[in-house]
Parts: sequence; C-alpha cells; structure tokens
Amino acid sequence: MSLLEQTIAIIEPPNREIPQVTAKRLNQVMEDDDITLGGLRGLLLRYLAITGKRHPESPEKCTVICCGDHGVAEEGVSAYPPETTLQMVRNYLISQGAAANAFAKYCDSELLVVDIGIAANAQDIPGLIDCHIADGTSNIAQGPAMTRQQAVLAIETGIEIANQLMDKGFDCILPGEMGIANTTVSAAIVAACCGRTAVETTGRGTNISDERMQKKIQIVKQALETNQPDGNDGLDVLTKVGGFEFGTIAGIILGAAARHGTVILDGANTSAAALIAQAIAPESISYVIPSHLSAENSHQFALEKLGLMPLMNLDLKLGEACGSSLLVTMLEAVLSAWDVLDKLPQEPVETPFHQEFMRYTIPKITDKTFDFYLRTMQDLDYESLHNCQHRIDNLAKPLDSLGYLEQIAAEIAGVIGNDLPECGMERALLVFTGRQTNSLQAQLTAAFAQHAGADVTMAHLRDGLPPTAAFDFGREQSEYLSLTYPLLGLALTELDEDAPFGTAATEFATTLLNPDGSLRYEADEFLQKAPEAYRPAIGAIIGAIIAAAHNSSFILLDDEATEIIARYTELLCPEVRPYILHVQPALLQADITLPGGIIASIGLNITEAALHMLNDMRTFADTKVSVSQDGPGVSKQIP
Ligand SMILES: O=C(O)c1ccc[n+]([C@@H]2O[C@H](COP(=O)([O-])O)[C@@H](O)[C@H]2O)c1
Ligand SMILES: Cc1cc2nc[nH]c2cc1C
Repeated sequence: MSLLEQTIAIIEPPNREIPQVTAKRLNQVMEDDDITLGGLRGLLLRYLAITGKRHPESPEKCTVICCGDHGVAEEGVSAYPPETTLQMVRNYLISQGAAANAFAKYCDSELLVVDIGIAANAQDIPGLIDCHIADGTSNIAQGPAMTRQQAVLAIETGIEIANQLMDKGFDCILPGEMGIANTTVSAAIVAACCGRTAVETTGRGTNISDERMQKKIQIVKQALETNQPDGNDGLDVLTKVGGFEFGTIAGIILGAAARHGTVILDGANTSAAALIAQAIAPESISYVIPSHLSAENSHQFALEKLGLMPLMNLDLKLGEACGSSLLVTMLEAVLSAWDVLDKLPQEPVETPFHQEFMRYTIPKITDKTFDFYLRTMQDLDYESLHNCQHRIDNLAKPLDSLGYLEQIAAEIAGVIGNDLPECGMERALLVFTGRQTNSLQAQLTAAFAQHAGADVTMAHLRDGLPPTAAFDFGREQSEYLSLTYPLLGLALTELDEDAPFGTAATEFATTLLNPDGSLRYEADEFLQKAPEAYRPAIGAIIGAIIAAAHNSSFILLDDEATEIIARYTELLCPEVRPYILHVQPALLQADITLPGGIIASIGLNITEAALHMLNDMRTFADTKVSVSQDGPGVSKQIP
C-alpha cells in the first residue's frame, strides 16, 4: 500500500463520548440555555472530540507555509509578478518580516516554510524545507497543472510533514501558503468541487483591478473547460486545476487526521485544499477547524461544502495563517475557561478583581457637565493615524489584505497619538454589575480576562438613584482607568436578580431595537424608553464611554447590551465613534450571549494581533519584495 492509501485506511471518526459528556456538564454548570458560550462551545466540543481528552493540554502549534508557483501566472491574473513567491520565502526566513512571522509570534507557534514547487532555485535560503517537486505547475488554462504522480507526491509530502510534526509532539497544525496566482487555482478547485461557476468563485486575490478581474474569470472558466476536472475525485481535481501547495495542505489534513491531530484552516486557499482532502477521505474533515471567512469569493462555497462555520469575519485576504492564529488563541481561552468550569463548585479559582462601589450620594450633574465633556472631546491624532496607515500599506502584503486588523491598528494610532502603538499595551476590563457577582460568571470573566492579560474592575451599581448618579459613577471609574490603560473593555453583568447571568441583552434588544436590528428611538429619548431597572447600567456605560474617549483610551465593547448602549451613545455623541471597537457581531460571529467581558477579552486578543502585524511586519523596501503592479496598491506601495 502507498503512504496515501495507508493513511486513508487508518482515519477514524473522532471521539464521540467526550463531547457528549462535556456538553452535559456544560449544561449542568451553566444552567441557563439562553446564556451561552455560543460558537465557543462548538469550538471546544470539536477540539475535545479530536483530542479524545476531557482536559487536553494546551495545543502544541506549528504554522507550516507551503510555497509553490503556478504556470497560470503567465496569464496576468495577479497584481504581483511571479517572482514575488520567492521574494516572500526570503522574507519568511531571512528578513522575518511577513505576516506569517508576525502571527506565528502572536500565537506562539513554531514556523516552518516548505518549498513544494517554487519556480526558482531556492536552495540558498536558510531553513527552507526542500520538498521541491517541479519549478511551478503548468498553465491550467492550457492543460493539466501536473501529472497524477506529482499530485500523489504533493499529498504524500503533506502526510510526511504531518507525521514528522506529530512525532515531535506538535498536535495542532496551522497550514498557510504562498504562491502568486494561486487564487485563480483555488477558484477553479472550488468551482469543480462545489459545482459552482467561475463567476461565482473568482475573487480579487492580491487586490486586482476590475479589468484584471474580468480576465481572471475568463481564465478560470477556460481552465475548467479545458481540463474538465471531476469534483468527486480529489486527485483528478488536484492534477488538472491544482497547485502543489494545495496538495501538500490536503496531505497535512489527511496525515493529521490519521494521527488524531488538529488542523486549523485559514482562508480560501487552505479551504480549497481541504475540499481535496474531503473528496479523498471525507472523515478527515472532522479533524479540521475553521477560523475566519476570507473576502475571497470562493471561500463561502468551500466552507459550506466542508460543513464548517467560521467564527470570524475580519475581511482578510491573505494566506499566511493569520486567521487561524487568531482562532487558536480563542481556542486556548475557551479551553482554560472549561478547565475552570469543570472544577466548580468545589475548586473555584481566585478572582483577583478590583472592587468599586457606587456611593449613595447624588452628584451634582447637569447638562453642563455633559456639554463640557462633549465640547472638550479631543480630536483623533490624524497625523499619527495617517502615518500608521502609510506604514500598514507598505508592509509586505497585498494592499488591504489584513482587512479590519489594519483599521484597528491605524485607529489605535490615532486614538493614542502614536504612529507605532506597541504590542502588549496595558489593558483592563471595567465590568458594571448590579448585584453580588455570581461565582460562575466571575470565574468565566476571570478566565477570559486572564487569557487576554486584562486587569478587571468590578464596579457595583446601586438602584434607587437617578441615572445621572450612574452616569457619574461610570465616568469616574472609566476616567481613572483610562489614565493607566490605553485599552479598555466595557461590560455589564448580573443586572437581574432572578436570572443568574441576567437577561439584559434580550430585554435591551426587544425594547430598544426595531425587529430589523436598527435603533428604535432618537438619542435623547432612549433613556426614558429603556426598562427602568436597566437605567443605572445604561447611565454607567454612557458615562464610561464618554470619559474613556475623552481620555484617549481605545474602547472594546462586550455583549449585545453594551453594544446597544454604545450605538445610542454614538448617536448622542458622534465624536466617540472612532474610539470604539464593536467586537460582536462586527468581527466575531459567535453568538456569545454570556456577558461579563468575555467578548471584550476576545476583542483584546484581536487587537493584540493587529498590533503584532504593525510592529513585527516589515515593509516592501526593507524586505525587497516587489510592490503591486495593478489595482489600488499601485499608487500606495513604495518599492
Ligand atoms: O487564502 C485566501 O483567502 C487568500 C485570499 C487572497 C489572497 N491570498 C494570497 O494571495 C496570493 C495569491 O493571490 P493572486 O492574486 O496572486 O492569485 C497567495 O500567495 C495567497 O496566499 C490568499
Ligand atoms: C503579493 C503577496 C502575496 C501574498 N500572499 C500571501 N502573502 C503574500 C504577500 C505578498 C506581498
């Protein structure tokens, strides 16, 4: 039997009992079905099924960037010249200033770079793993990409990589790829495997112009017509319209699945590779975890066919394991929360929160106080923002390819007035609570905050005072914290006596939003329309937002209740808008309904990734990578 056949033969379904008992235990401890970890619960159960352990060790991660060239590049389907593949490989291993380097560092993953078919002699590059099959594939618009033997070799190389990594103790692989023109290839693979047209699956790749996009669609169409790949035969698809790196990633998935290892998918290209693995051995996909939805058109179809739901949409268009690096930190957070939950109530962990209590006195607050804040609100430092954006545009990646992460980094530069905000900035969660905090909620808040490196202040609200008192309490707490913490998560919890986690978000949504999700009231009337019991919470969050923005802190929002209050605050005071990061559902589509700072903590992790991009990546000029020759990158990237 060949290595491929042997591997397919031993892939078995993942463990079924562990996720079942875990789900039962979660239901038992969390009590309330309405208030859930949402998509984090599915992520946890899937990972436990893969590992077959109730409490696995933290994942041992390895990022593997598979690099190959594509004959179809000669059709002019990319914004960058073909030699960019080799230049980026030098960047990974010599300059070490690529997104792959920054994100591996961010999530503490080992980084490997594999030559599976670069169209150049790359042997002088230190550390490059030589699995070279050929100098690039043949042009798929003219005929098959490779021979069937080469396709098997590409896949078996991936299996061997997975085996070697598992032997060394790695159990979580984050595949990535680099290959100019390979989004033309993935568009063809997805069209073949998902029964879609070239128009549906072709995307902008490295951010190409409208004109080139039309050309690219025609080339994908031609590749499909010329080769007639059979979508049910993974090897046929790979041979005819594939690329070497797609075969290697498919092999990594098969090899990891055979050894009960995890593979976290990144964008459209790794998902196209997963379609090939699925066609060869459907069960292998049980060992795969999705991360984000790429902006590349083919991705949604691939994920649908794979039966996978991503938890994030960050508008990423890059193949260097960026989204998977973010997902793995979310996985680690939920694993540590699960460790804590499963030991309750016998062994609670410490919750080292700073406690603050609202006074009984009524502060002298008038409209003038409010006006003072609004009149003296600082403008963003637009010079820092623009300088930061200029650096981001010139980091060695296609223009805008890191999507919302780019926006977050530039916005923070503007908020704190520094062209290059550093990694590891001080961060805190300010959580307003309506009563003595329920111990389970406190344990969850502590677990997620600790993972995000955030200090926590529990700020206790009191009933029976006018909303101005709560406004002043929120203002005061936030003003104090924002002196020390440039990153500040704002959250609510425990507002309702009867429900252990509170039902605030649902009630906020039903009373303050229209059925289509838009805001129901004008800014100045919403406080009167809000349920009486929640007015202190609303006042406190408004006060906290305005004071944090006033003191130039970057604000991260939490559950739907804080989201709604923030949206009204933005109506009331549009100046606060650029200071606020909306986390769920803007970036995170996980339907987490637990309040108490869990979503804000994930927002802090996303922010940290954006800062790693900004600090650890290097520019085109530094790394000698070719700049864009087409599309919006032409006017912005400097060689
Ligand atoms: O995987 C994705 O979602 C993805 C989306 C857009 C671009 N890419 C990266 O962009 C490169 C291919 O783009 P192109 O335009 O040359 O086909 C390749 O090196 C990929 O890693 C990757
Ligand atoms: C052009 C280009 C394409 C890429 N694909 C993945 N990383 C990349 C980086 C650059 C610079």
